[in-house]
Amino acid sequence: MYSVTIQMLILYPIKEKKRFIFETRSVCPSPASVQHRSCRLQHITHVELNRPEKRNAMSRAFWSEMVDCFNEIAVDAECRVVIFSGAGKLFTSGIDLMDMASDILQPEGDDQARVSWNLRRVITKYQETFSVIEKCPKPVIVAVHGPCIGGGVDLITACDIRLCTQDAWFQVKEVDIGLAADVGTLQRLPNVIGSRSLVSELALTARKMYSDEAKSCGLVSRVFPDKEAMMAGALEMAGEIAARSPVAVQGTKINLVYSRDHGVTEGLNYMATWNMSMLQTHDLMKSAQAAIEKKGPKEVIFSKL
Ligand SMILES: CCC/C=C/C=C/C(=O)SCCNC(=O)CCNC(=O)[C@H](O)C(C)(C)COP(=O)(O)OP(=O)(O)OC[C@H]1O[C@@H](n2cnc3c(N)ncnc32)[C@H](O)[C@@H]1OP(=O)(O)O
Repeated sequence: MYSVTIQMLILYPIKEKKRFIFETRSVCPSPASVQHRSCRLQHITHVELNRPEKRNAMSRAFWSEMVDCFNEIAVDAECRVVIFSGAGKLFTSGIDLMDMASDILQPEGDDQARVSWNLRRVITKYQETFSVIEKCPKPVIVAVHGPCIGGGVDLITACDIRLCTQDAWFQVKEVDIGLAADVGTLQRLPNVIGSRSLVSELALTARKMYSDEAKSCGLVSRVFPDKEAMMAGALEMAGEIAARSPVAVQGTKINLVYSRDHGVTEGLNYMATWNMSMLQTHDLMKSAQAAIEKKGPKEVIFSKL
């Protein structure tokens, strides 16, 4: 059983009705914790947490497989957008509490300095598991159903677009297990929801935040009645993104992430340097021509990137 899978989606239009068939492949040796599936026609890749029997708890394998998975997606010219979701009853229960005991509570080293150094290496490695999502130039839409606990919040705050179901809830649970969240939540959540007071409240009390509040504070942009509706909504949104110029889409993600971490002047400077190359793409002329001819982006064919 893979615990993360990557899939490329194959879209067959069957009489008016769209039917989606997924081709599954794994980037990691079995057992893997992430699997992805992709669609050559649609350029949509689906990454799924695939350890439902353990509520998609983030096992030791997960922390490295995510890095392999997103590094592969980053250079896959067929992929233009990613949908990330969880298999089974809920999105994720966070770090695997069993694995944590051996990895974090018993770090190796002959003295305190070496123990600390090794622990620092483990924390940095864990941080990279979610930073790869942000470093990947393809936009990532995350679709959350049910609980999203601890490491799950670290994960979703590194994604570009967050959707959830009505029954979703979010919990920055780290203080409950005796640690300050150290793999992204404290750094990214304040940028996502704006209110530092609310971030502090959530991180210091570990209270659950339900979908209605998640929507009103901006953690998610859309709430769907159930998982089926959410996945359909995510696919539709992904289709809209994938239909547009990959030069424009990837440049937009990269510059949004850069500007979040820099001032307006630096951001504009970076943008000018970026676009002095990217404005020379054929995609610009093709898109402009299509707009003049009143054609939609889906009628334009862009080359791979
Ligand atoms: C450097 C470190 C950086 C990372 C830090 C991250 C920190 C965190 O993520 S803190 C959060 C830790 N997670 C939790 O405290 C959640 C624990 N789980 C639950 O509260 C419940 O399982 C949950 C509400 C998610 C679901 O409840 P449900 O009744 O649906 O399922 P269960 O019967 O409880 O569980 C089914 C089997 O899954 C195993 N399991 C669930 N969560 C975890 C987990 N986090 N780690 C390991 N295993 C987990 C559970 O033991 C059951 O297994 P089995 O008994 O073998 O069937």
